[in-house]
Amino acid sequence: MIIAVDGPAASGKGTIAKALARHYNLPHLDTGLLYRAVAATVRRLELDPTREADAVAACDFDELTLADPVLREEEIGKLASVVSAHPLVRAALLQRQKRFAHQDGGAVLDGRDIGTVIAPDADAKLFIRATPTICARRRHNELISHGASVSFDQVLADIRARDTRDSSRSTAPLVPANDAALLDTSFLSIEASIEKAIALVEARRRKEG
Ligand SMILES: Nc1ncnc2c1ncn2[C@@H]1O[C@H](COP(=O)(O)OP(=O)(O)O)[C@@H](O)[C@H]1O
Ligand SMILES: Nc1ccn([C@@H]2O[C@H](COP(=O)(O)OP(=O)(O)O)[C@@H](O)[C@H]2O)c(=O)n1
Repeated sequence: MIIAVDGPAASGKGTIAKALARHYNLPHLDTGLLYRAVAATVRRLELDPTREADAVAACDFDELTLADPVLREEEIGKLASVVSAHPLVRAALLQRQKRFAHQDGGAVLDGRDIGTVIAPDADAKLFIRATPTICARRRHNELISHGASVSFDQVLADIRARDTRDSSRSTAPLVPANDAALLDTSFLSIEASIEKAIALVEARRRKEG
């Protein structure tokens, strides 16, 4: 079974995708980490994220980068959103994600274009959302708990700018697939949102079967 989980920044898609992977005993890929690794490599090599050729060169990143705590920085999230808008960057990371999604036994992937581009054939597609203020509050708490000093207003502005850029790019924009089930987690606890996500996947499976 392939499960696609998409949604804007800090909506809770990673939390839900990890929980679904545990529940169904499937491997999980956080595809945002790939774009964050490109961004971190661009920054380390002092390349220009707005130049497509520079960003493509950074797609050949060292695998160890994927475990680097710098990937969590909001600055890296912002840079990831800049590099991810280049069509050739998306093309360079495409096969890796498609292979992961279509491995024997299935997988859970979360990102922006899983249900639309990486696995349009997914058995279940969820589009997670929450209000920008709630997403920003969650991300702010997360950043503070990891020792960052950043204001709530800055996080909210960053998230809004990133979601706007991700939704308006021409290649693989952040948009729900036509057949995605929408899950608004604004007023749901983590536990409740996971329960709801499992129920939505089960409903899709029953419909397919
Ligand atoms: N329903 C929820 N209620 C409260 N906090 C949540 C909820 N879902 C996720 N979180 C928290 O919000 C932060 C962002 O969640 P995450 O799953 O990483 O979002 P995303 O993958 O969409 O960026 C994390 O600290 C997570 O623990
Ligand atoms: N499948 C994906 C995943 C991430 N991304 C890009 O990578 C950035 C960081 O993604 P992420 O999932 O790590 O971000 P958060 O939602 O965790 O804040 C996003 O803002 C997108 O620009 C993408 O374009 N396509």
